[in-house]
Amino acid sequence: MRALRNGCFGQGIQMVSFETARQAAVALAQPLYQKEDVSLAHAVGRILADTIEAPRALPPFDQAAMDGYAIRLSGKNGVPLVLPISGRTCAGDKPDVLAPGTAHRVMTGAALPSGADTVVMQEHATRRGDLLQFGLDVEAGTHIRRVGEDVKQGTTILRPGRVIGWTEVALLTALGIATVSVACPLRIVVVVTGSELRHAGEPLPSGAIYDSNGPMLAAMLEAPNAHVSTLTVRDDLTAITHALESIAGSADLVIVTAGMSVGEKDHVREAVIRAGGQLDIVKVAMKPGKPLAFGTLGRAYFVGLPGNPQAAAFGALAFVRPMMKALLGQAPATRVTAEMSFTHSRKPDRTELLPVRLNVKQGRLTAHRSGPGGSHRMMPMVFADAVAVVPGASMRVDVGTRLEVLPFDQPRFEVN
Ligand SMILES: Nc1nc2c(c(=O)[nH]1)N[C@H]1C(S)=C(S)[C@@H](COP(=O)(O)OP(=O)(O)OC[C@H]3O[C@@H](n4cnc5c(N)ncnc54)[C@H](O)[C@@H]3O)O[C@H]1N2
Ligand code: MOO
Repeated sequence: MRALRNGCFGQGIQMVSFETARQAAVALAQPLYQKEDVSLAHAVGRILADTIEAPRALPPFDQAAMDGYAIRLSGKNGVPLVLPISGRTCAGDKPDVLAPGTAHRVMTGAALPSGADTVVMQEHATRRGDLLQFGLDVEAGTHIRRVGEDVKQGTTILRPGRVIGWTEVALLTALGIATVSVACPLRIVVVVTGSELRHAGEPLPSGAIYDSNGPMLAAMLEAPNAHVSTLTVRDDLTAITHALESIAGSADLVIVTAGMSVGEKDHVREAVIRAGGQLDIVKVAMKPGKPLAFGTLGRAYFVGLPGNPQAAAFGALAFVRPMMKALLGQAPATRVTAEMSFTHSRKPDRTELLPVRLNVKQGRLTAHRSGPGGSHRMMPMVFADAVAVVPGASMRVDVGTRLEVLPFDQPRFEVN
């Protein structure tokens, strides 16, 4: 897509569809492929950078799966057995040998004595001194965990892009892996613009408001794979330009909030160009969030989010989140759909993003409208946990209409 340069922001600037803009944003964001080694203890939530092959098998040796007695049953099927007890192996003991014609005491996790082919649970045998008696129903080959039946040595167990959670920690440590190579965290800088803004806790002059977009975006985007820092700048072209120049070299992703529209104090797009950046898209057919722009700023990627809180939040969910995944080398998130539980009439227009509350009703993921419209409102977001994407061409939403939803927190399982 052709990048826009200085002087392209006047009337009639091309507005692209929400879908086109989403695809362009993900296509723009190329994986950074920067990796570092971390100990597994610090790897939770990080993204695997390399393929991992099993350095050993799991289980690592044939094991008893029950507390009981290891015996050799082959050749003696159906015959009640009375055997002398000849030895004992506990979990952690060196593997032993089954003396022919005997039963060998084993504990769960113990190496199966060589020569044994069956473990009998102790509840299914009667011990009389050093003799053991079994019933007729002892089944050959039971209660043994075979070497490699869970993981074969040398097989690929995890691939790049996988997020390390507790299941991965369990698997990797079981294989003796203590250090993994993971994607370096993204360096995100949120530049909050607006001369009206004060920080929470400061006195508030009349006409001023507290900055909520900066803390909101930091809270939304900060993660094991993304470190967010925030910078506040007044509505001044030179100040914004200098701020962008100063961070361009040390950030992977620069996000600016407010100053994106056409007012006299909206300088961000001009500042990006002055700071040596390029804008691929400067207007998206979406509501809220029309004056959303993205492109590059030196080696960093740039996203400009409109100032209204819902526009900033939903723009981040729809554009920044997928771009972050792409930069980290992850596959796009599975698209989630839900059934709407409300009606909403509209004339075909921009794609509309509606805050919704999700729940599972009679086994189906259902979305309830949260609050009245208005991209300045906070309360609809607080009572929501996703936004529903109403396509630009739709006339209306009916009860039962299935739409894509962008969950505030992405589930690990599929909910299509
Ligand atoms: N003539 C037109 N006016 C506007 C248009 C338009 O197309 N033509 N678009 C409207 C839309 S849609 C939006 S969204 C806003 C976007 O405006 P900006 O990105 O330029 O942002 P501002 O005007 O600076 O601020 C908008 C609104 O948000 C408040 N704000 C800003 N920053 C923060 C923050 N960090 N925390 C909380 N609230 C913030 C700001 O005070 C304003 O109330 O433009 C419309 N106008
Ligand atoms: O993008 Mo604006 O948020 O419609 O107000």
